[in-house]
Amino acid sequence: MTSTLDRSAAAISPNVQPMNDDQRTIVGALKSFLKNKVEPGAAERDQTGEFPMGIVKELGEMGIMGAQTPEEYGGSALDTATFAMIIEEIAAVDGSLCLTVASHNSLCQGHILIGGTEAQKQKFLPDLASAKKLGAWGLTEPGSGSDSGGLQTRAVEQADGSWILNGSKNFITQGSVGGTYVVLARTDAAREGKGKNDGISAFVFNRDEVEGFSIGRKEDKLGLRSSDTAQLIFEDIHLPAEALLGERGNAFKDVMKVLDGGRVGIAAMGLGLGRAAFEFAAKYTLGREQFGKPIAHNQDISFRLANMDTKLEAARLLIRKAADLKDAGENFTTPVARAKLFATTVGVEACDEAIQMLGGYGYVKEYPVERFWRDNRLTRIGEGTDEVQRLVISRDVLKRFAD
Ligand SMILES: CC(C)(COP(=O)(O)OP(=O)(O)OC[C@H]1O[C@@H](n2cnc3c(N)ncnc32)[C@H](O)[C@@H]1OP(=O)(O)O)[C@@H](O)C(=O)NCCC(=O)NCCSC(=O)C1=CCCCC1
Repeated sequence: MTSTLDRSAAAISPNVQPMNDDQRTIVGALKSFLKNKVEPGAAERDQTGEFPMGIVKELGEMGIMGAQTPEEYGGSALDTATFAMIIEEIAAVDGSLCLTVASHNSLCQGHILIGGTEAQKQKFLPDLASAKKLGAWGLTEPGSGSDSGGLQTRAVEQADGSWILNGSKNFITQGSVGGTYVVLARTDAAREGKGKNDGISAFVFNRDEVEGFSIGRKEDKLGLRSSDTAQLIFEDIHLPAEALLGERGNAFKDVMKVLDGGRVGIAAMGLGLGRAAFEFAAKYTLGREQFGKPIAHNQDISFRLANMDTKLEAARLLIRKAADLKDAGENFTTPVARAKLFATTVGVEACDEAIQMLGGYGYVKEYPVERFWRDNRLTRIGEGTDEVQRLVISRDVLKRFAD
């Protein structure tokens, strides 16, 4: 790892999961940064919606914005388990920042790493890994969410091999603050017998190198309010032949691989926000006295805490399994679907339980648990809803038992 991440910083208390020395140092340094630079403004940014560009640039200097990108392209080349630990820690402090980091790493850079030529990797990755440019990934459209193969954005090839891109994208993270965009578009009709997901291609370009690109509505969200979510509009954008990312007409499979990788991050985000709520509730209930004793000493509360603790730990292990399979080059589609479904379910549940334990204090903005709940609610929707994860898992289950 060649980044400037401060490995000399004293390791902070170990996480629940076993960490090697490198992980302890990386997570320890990150935790100090989060405590000193991120936590103090997180609640205010939730109110103002201000995008923390300065913090993101500092994370770039620390090697966090190119966490899994190979060193030859300026990244930190961390394994996926370490990436998940990083995401969990950021989520536990600031969900909005976490989504920015997770999507910038896994989606835009993830797709370039999966489908890119050597020239594309050299052109785009160093600026993304250093956070000189932020990455956005355009798949979702007004009419195509879970059914991602139903997209309508079109790219038409010109006589000289260049492309003209038209259409729009919805709910794009880093949509308005992005510098580099990966966009999915239909380039060809689906071939006979191949299904509607055939004929889709990916393109990568820098915003400052094209004309006809504009930002539509910026979304006013329930949570994750200081992450940037916007609509993208493409009007006759002229892209060079070299903008084609991966094989023409065959991008759907790369999209699925990108999403598999991204789901590790969103699972870890759900876990991190749930952990933050759990830790806050545990401390609060030990300090809050009603009927003459700390409420944590009521069995109902302590057993709820025990359930939260157990479920969060189980989520962490599912994430670890998916991460290790990914790094071993094994198929991890079902394991990561399980991890995302479970971690985000129990993460949101932990936030809800924390609100209940804090009572009225859980419902007001003076305390952070309502923000954790609002921020975490997205993890059950983004990068594949609960229902999409169940679809993926159930198809695998039925296939296993039908064979
Ligand atoms: C699971 C799904 C619903 C499946 O679809 P269908 O049934 O149409 O496709 P199907 O018949 O399953 O497959 C087609 C080909 O594709 C191969 N393949 C599938 N998975 C994979 C895989 N994992 N790896 C490699 N190949 C795969 C499959 O084998 C088939 O190939 P073949 O034609 O037989 O040669 C898929 O569409 C999906 O997942 N949607 C969720 C999108 C979704 O998650 N957005 C989220 C956008 S981003 C977002 O929401 C964000 C939110 C917050 C912040 C950041 C971003």
